[in-house]
Amino acid sequence: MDAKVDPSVNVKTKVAVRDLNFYYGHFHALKNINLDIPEKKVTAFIGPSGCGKSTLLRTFNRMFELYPEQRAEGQILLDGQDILKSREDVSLIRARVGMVFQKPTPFPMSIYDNIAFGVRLFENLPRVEMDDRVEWALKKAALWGEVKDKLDKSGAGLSGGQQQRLCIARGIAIKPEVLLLDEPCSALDPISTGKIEELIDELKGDYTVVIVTHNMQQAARSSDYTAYMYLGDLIEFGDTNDIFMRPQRKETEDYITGRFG
Ligand SMILES: Nc1ncnc2c1ncn2[C@@H]1O[C@H](COP(=O)(O)OP(=O)(O)OP(=O)(O)O)[C@@H](O)[C@H]1O
Repeated sequence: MDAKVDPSVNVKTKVAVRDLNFYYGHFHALKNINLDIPEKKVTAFIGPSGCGKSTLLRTFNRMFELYPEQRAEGQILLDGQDILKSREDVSLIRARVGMVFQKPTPFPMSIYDNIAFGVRLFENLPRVEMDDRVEWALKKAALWGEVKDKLDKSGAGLSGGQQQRLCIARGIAIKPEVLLLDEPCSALDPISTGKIEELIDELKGDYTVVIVTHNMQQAARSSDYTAYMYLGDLIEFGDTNDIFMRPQRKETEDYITGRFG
């Protein structure tokens, strides 16, 4: 279905998905998706397990290309440029479209280097500026206070919630324009989840955030826009309040009121 941003509302589209189909071998996992992701807002993808939320998210930075049997057809326009057809080095696309995974995945190195490693791939900063960047990213990710005295210690020594905030800091340190979060809180306790949700709220002034979540309260709390998916189809997309309070489609209403299945 078509789910384009209402042009009467003053929001700019950051990522425009056009007639997107996605295949795992012969399996048709995304069916003709059309969707406009608004700039500097939080968009949530919700829907039952297996509906294609993560698949859709992973097309936004061509993560699927690591697997030869996976194939995307259609267009994904980042500021109007089709990233599926782009000849640009994929690592440059991933610098513009960063991703944080479900399970915290700190690199086996110090807290400092976890942040600096990605920055060094794209920028050649003098030490003082790199120190500033590391501090900036850790502050943005609400982790600085907890780690500032142990930046040389291993990232693996942090708690799960701290590790996930470290991964978010790593993601924002390279200053991407879009940040993709694939169920970033699923491995976290409620306190860490609360911190990540505060962080998402804080990030949206600067970044376009897209979050996949199983947790409908989280989608309702954290997002400005919500897309409901089912079996590879985009069923409904709109303002989060409308999706939760006044869904247009019966399937959406059944899902959000818990009548699904
Ligand atoms: N590597 C793969 N090979 C084959 N099929 C896959 C692969 N990954 C996902 N799929 C299938 O594609 C469909 C969409 O999966 P996807 O992981 O995108 O769903 P999801 O909505 O993110 O699910 P969940 O909420 O459980 O994470 C499912 O039917 C899934 O079984």
